[in-house]
Amino acid sequence: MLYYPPSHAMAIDCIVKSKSSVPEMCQEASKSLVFDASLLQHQNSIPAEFVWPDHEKPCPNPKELPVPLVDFGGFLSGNPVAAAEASKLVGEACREHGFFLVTNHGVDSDLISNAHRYMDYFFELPLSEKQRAQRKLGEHCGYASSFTGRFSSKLPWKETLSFRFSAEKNSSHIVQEYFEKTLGDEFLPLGEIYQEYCNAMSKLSLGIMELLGMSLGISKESFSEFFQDNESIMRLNYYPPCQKPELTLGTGPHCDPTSLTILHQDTVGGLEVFVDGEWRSINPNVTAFVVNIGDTFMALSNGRYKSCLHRAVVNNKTPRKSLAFFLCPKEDKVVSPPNELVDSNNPRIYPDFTWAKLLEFTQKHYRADMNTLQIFSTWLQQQKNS
Ligand SMILES: C=C1C[C@]23C[C@H]1CC[C@H]2[C@]1(C)CCC[C@@](C)(C(=O)O)[C@H]1[C@@H]3C(=O)O
Ligand SMILES: O=C(O)CCC(=O)C(=O)O
Ligand SMILES: [Fe+2]
Repeated sequence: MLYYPPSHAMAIDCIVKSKSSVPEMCQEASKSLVFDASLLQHQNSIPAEFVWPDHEKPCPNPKELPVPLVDFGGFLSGNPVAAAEASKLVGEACREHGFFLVTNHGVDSDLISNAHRYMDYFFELPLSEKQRAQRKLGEHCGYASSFTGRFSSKLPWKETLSFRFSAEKNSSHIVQEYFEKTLGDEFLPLGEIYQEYCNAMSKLSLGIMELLGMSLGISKESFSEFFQDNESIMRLNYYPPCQKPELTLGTGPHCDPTSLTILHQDTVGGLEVFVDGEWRSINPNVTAFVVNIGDTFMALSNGRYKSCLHRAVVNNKTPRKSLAFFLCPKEDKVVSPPNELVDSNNPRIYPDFTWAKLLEFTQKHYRADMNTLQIFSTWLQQQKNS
């Protein structure tokens, strides 16, 4: 039985009372507010919906977090000593704060720079053009600008474009088809680049899953096979400059509900991780990917590794971009830890669930934060009991 401190009980109570939604996720959110950064960023005042509470506002000059640098080259070349060393580093990072950098990753640098270049092209289009890919309520794919119409307060100062990736052989063009179908033939070059980028991310994810398996003392195939046919989410984050960056957040504090995040940030900086009671910055390193585990992997590891709290701050000078590949299992796969990670000293912490159900929870019932998995576990139980 999971224990919930009173605050969680209240959140659960909200879910039960309002039959499915919690205060933050409300259908009656102000639809009139349109986030057109090209207009908003020149206004003197920031609409109240974008101003975060004092205890969540950005801190001036956060200290840098020295994140372990995992050299992936030796592992890729099949060197068992290098693989063991990389696995040890990954394990240490995941036991501490869940973030590490991966270098010598084998992903073509031209592919990465093209992926960034095409982000500039897309997000600099007129809002009406971008809204042709408008995310529908309850859907995780599409274009979203600060989630107006989805949340009623603490709106993130960002625009996003999210789309599906599938590692299944019969879905090898799913990304290209999305761009062509949603935005038109002239967007085929973007579709090709992001298809290639997601293929590379999927391959890198499976290698990292081998290192994670080794670091937990189970077979290196255990997790990589689980994600072989992954149905993942690719998200392009675009953070326009904000005239009052001390009042807003690009992405609020959260743990990723997904399994593994492979993030490439540009040279601007703004990613922060909450470690030992304070926000610490992860400084840009364009030759490396920033990797962190999410809630679904925390459940898969039976809580051995923690999904970590992080956020993104904005600035008043230049747009910031990040490409986030969210590794997710095939939607109907049951998320359940390997037997080796469950024993009398390590009883089960989370119930079995499917990623489809957790995704539905974050898209229709609950704004992902630092408590998502706990609240989801109770919501799931209540669904089963009703
Ligand atoms: C499954 C997902 C939901 C979010 C995108 C992916 C993984 C991260 C999640 C998110 C970024 C966590 C913070 C809140 C959120 C609403 C956001 O700011 O975008 C989350 C994404 C989402 O629900 O769209
Ligand atoms: O843009 C960033 O640096 C972080 C974004 C993030 O955490 C997310 O999209 O889940
Ligand atoms: Fe995140």
